[in-house]
Amino acid sequence: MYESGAFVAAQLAPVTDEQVQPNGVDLTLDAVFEQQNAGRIGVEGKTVGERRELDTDESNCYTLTPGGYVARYAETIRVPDDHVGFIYPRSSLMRNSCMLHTAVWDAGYEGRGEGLLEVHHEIEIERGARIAQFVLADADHDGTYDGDYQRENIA
Ligand SMILES: O=c1ccn([C@H]2C[C@H](O)[C@@H](COP(=O)(O)OP(=O)(O)OP(=O)(O)O)O2)c(=O)[nH]1
Repeated sequence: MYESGAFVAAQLAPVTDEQVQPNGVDLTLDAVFEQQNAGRIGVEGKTVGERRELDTDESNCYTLTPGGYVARYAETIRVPDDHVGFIYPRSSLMRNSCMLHTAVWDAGYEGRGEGLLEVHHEIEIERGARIAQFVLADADHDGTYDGDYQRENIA
């Protein structure tokens, strides 16, 4: 069962009332990156390719041409025990021919995560705009997250 937006809001910060939705919480855009060289997914181990952070224009806006980008969310999330998290795109993003993809957000993970932003038609996105919705579902789990991305992007 998915938790309510109020429950999800209690697991992340900063959050405003405007972000809290009936079934989840909208996440905002902190930064956009373009990958520069190949990463590697091995049988053992992995590397993430180098990336370049894109600049905004004078009105704090990214203008993104079609392609794949990595978006970093502004909110720090902690996935509580007995839960698993997923991201959905904000529907207005999808209606503008763009998509945000999710991997599994494990119980015990804490950090400011990232997602693949797929742009199929040029779009302008302001830094700080709501782009995604984070949801939490009840879940059994074996242990808690202890991987390389634990506490990523936390100052
Ligand atoms: O769309 C997503 C999904 C997950 N995460 C965060 C939360 C999750 O708990 C963590 C690690 O994800 P995963 O376990 O899939 O990473 P991995 O590639 O298996 O690496 P590692 O084994 O080092 O964790 O990344 C994101 O930032 N974005």
